[in-house]
Amino acid sequence: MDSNNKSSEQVISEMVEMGFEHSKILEAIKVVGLSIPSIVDHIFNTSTSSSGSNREPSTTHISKSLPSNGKALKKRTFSSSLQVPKSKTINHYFQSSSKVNEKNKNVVVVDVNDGGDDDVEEHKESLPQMGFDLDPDIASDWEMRASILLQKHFGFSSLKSFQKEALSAWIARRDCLVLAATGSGKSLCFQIPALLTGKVVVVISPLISLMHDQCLKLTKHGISACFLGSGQPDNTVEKKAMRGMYSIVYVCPETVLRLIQPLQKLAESHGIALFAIDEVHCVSKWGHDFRPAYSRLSALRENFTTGKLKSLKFDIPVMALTATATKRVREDILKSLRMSKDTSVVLTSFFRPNLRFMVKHSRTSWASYESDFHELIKVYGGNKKTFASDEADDVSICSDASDTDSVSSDNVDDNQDDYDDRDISAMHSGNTGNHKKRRKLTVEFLENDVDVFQSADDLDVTCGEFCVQPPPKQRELSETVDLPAKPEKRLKMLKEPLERGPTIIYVPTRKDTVKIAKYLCKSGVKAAAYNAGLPKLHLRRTHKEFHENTLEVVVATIAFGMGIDKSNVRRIIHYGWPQSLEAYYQEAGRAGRDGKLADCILYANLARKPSLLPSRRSEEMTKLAYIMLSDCFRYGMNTSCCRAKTLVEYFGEDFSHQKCLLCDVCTNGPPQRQNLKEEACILLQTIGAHNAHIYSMDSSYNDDIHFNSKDRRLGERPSLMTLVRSIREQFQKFLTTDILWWRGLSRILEAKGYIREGDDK
Ligand SMILES: Nc1ncnc2c1ncn2[C@@H]1O[C@H](COP(=O)(O)OP(=O)(O)OP(=O)(O)O)[C@@H](O)[C@H]1O
Ligand SMILES: [Mg+2]
Repeated sequence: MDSNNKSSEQVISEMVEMGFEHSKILEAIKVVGLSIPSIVDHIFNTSTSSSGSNREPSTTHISKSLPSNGKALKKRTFSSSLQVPKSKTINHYFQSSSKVNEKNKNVVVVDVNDGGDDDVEEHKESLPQMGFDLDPDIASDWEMRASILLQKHFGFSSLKSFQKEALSAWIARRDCLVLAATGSGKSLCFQIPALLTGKVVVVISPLISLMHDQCLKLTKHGISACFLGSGQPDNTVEKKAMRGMYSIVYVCPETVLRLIQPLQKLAESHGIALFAIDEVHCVSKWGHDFRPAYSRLSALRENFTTGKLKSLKFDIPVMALTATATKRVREDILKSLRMSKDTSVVLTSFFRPNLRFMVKHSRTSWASYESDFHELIKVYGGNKKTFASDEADDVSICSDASDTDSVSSDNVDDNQDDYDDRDISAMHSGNTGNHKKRRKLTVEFLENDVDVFQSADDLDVTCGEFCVQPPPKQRELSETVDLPAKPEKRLKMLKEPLERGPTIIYVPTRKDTVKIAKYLCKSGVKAAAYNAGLPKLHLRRTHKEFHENTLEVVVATIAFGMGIDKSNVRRIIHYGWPQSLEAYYQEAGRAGRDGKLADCILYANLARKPSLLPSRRSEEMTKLAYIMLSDCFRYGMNTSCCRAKTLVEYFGEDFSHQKCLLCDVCTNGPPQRQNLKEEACILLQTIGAHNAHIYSMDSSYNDDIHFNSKDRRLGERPSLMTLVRSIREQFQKFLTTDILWWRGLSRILEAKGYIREGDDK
């Protein structure tokens, strides 16, 4: 044992993490024992001739990196016990240690914070060429090294197979597209390369809150990370990052485009191991969170090649990752990012075998809360009592009525159910004094009322600091998420009651978050509202209580979203139509990350077509948004096909399990078959007759129940209501039939390809 009482294994693993070669560490230990500084010294002194791959530059290189006048760099002295800070990479070591002086046991630590750009140049000249040049030793035994690092930093025993595949592609210096289910562990695919090489990994991520979360988590795991961009309060961080002082640098797409040149310098001086583009579906207009800046990220592929940077030996690989990409989105990603021709596509099943999907019809209004939330209230042992909406005043938006961040219920107008076709009252936290005043519905106003994220610093409250990490042994349980659950296992799962654990209720508008949270609180459930319009203090507190399991239910807009990685969420309820199946599946995917049974319930008004939430969209984007919305509607209306199958097939996967056995369709069975040939023929004939004088051979219609035949303009398609009226007039036996019934039939005919709804809806 050395003076720090470290075992040889600990010393080896620390030094492997710093980037030293395993064989050289062993060799040095034999000569100088277990003192890390002595080992470092020994390695340096015995490898001064290193020139090729040069992962361990000699001391000469280090001293040369110091400016001769010493002005730009400050020097500090530390005691020997601090010589090699825990979990620093070799490059940190180079940067922070100018000299290891065994004699007086002091280390000179160089503070590079206040150096100018010149320092970077100097650094570049002095350090050996360090493009993405993987030591042949690392390439050969990277799996063993990765396992050591995985165990050390994250407490996991092994990499999942898709993680190995993605890392193999990176080792082979190939671009890689990783498509893996929510919560499967995509982050490790880009975190391990930083640990293995000691070079920087640049991660492009869409939201500041997400970046912040990930940095906090990594710091807890002993990995240095930072995020850059408008949300970064410390203006020295960017310079430090461009000098390679952080292993992992998170950056939003807008910022990375601004930093191309400094990053090129970094690539040539310190080395960049990988560009990772997380949530890469944002590249595509067909994705659910399209961000224009993402589509300009091809700049990464173009500017970090051997052609552009002469000192690189290989193009810096790009790894793109997402949990929700249809075939079309995947094609868009490869094309738009100009990923190389031999890009590896790592595709795991999108199927989450422990998620139980259900759809329930509900008006999703105040009147339906009692029946819809009855079960939930029972689960949390609340005291259900009925009360009129106007009794609901003065309830905090948080479970704790003494919450100082609370928003008065005066902000809420309980009588307004359908925000989309009426005026709604002002209910933002800043509008408490104005609650009686009604505002006319305008897109601008509603934009403020729903949460949409279109830039990095939207929704910028983070949760990373509250994520409690269970001890390693328990953490291995989460690997079960990766296992293809056998049918018997799923059936057994079904017999067991759902464990008690937190619930997230997703609602479309900010107003709904407060209304429902209030209702649940009044019913004795520990619930809180969460939307981007609420005070930051309240949002922080909600994250904290949610992660500490003191809150039972969070009622949220999409603001409570990406980055939520809590293992025991038992229920994700969508109360109102989501805007796309991509968004739905991603949000639902926050349930059951521990591999145990979890419910994903969609409550939606099946009698009414969903509306698009307001947002600034081009005409083209509006069309795409309608198509995605109608896919959601179809998912909700479906009663004959397993829900998990519908979802994974939507993402282009062949569902190999036939059915999930858990969802409402699998458990209730498809509805009884009926012969509706006569009704189908009548509907087709009626559509044909109405369209005959407008479009020959056209079989399209508009499913818009508000569309009155009297208002119909020449050349417009008939509405479903017009068609049904016409059928009722012609056929006595259909006089009392319901519009809903005909809508159901029209959906079936549409699914079979006989008719189609107007292109613009
Ligand atoms: N090899 C592994 N063994 C066990 N657990 C793992 C492994 N890799 C990752 N995990 C755990 O899986 C969980 C989810 O990881 P991560 O956040 O990377 O998921 P993700 O795929 O990025 O999800 P999302 O699509 O929601 O962003 C984390 O708690 C992580 O620690
Ligand atoms: Mg992720």
